[in-house]
Amino acid sequence: MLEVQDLRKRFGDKVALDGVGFAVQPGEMFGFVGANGAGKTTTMRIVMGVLQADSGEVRIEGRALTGEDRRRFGYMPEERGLYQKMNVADQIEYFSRLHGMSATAARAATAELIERLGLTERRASAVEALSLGNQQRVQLAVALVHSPSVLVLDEPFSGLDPLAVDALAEVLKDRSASGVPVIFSSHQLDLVERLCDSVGIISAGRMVASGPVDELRDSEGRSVLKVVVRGAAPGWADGLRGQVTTDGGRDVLTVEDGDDQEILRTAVRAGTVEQFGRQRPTLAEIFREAVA
Ligand SMILES: Nc1ncnc2c1ncn2[C@@H]1O[C@H](COP(=O)(O)OP(=O)(O)OP(=O)(O)O)[C@@H](O)[C@H]1O
Repeated sequence: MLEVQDLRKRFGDKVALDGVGFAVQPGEMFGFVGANGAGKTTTMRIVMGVLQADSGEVRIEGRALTGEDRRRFGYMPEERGLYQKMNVADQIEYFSRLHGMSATAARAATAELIERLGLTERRASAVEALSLGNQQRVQLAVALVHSPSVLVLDEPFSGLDPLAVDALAEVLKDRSASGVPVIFSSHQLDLVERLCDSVGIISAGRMVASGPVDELRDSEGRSVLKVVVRGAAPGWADGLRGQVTTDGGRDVLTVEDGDDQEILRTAVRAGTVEQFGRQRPTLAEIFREAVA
């Protein structure tokens, strides 16, 4: 398990991190979300040892992280760094050799990632000749090629087209299923909701919510009742404490609390009920509430 404990960091007067903590289990995919400037990159840099925390600790398997541990991590930094003139295959292979892989293993791992990340046709191109999205794929291959023990990825999905997003999501799911803790930051909350087991929401350097995505979405008082009614007379829902909007000639009533069965009876009397059920909030809704 990778544990981030009570990290604090200032830059001059600016408090960037004010007690950030979370844990990522082996085999767990952890989505790190927060507004611009919230502290995600700073946290990940501290995890990777690129920055020193003022206080707090990063632990693995119950002990403080060492440089040796970090060398086995895979990291995609915010400031991307590739050799512009080197071709794609040579580049990925070069980084895998830096991580101590044999030439044969490096070649095999490079070939696999080139194929999985959709770079086959560009394998002989220099990085500088690639589109930004393809450069990003190479950067990801470099972070993944040495079969890291932990993955720390700063906005790995930004700038990727939907096919590349799917390809990367599959690779990350495979790595996580093989027992690797995966942390990635993203502003694409639908993607985080779909992919991650757990999330941490950071706001102004503090964790404002964290835990399994399902638990956050299921927690009490968070679901809303949604009723879609066709052909109801205006004002039919006036006695219910909810909001009515119209969508394609139907009334859509959302109610946060109330007697579900009573609401259903009222809706049935008013018109044709096309939909009735409780809806869990999306991660995007939880995020907005948490950082408000
Ligand atoms: N080297 C630095 N010197 C001064 N301030 C810094 C430095 N690095 C980060 N900060 C400040 O610390 C805060 C957290 O920044 P950080 O880059 O960690 O946010 P983030 O959540 O990654 O944002 P984004 O989503 O925009 O990438 C910001 O206010 C930022 O301006």
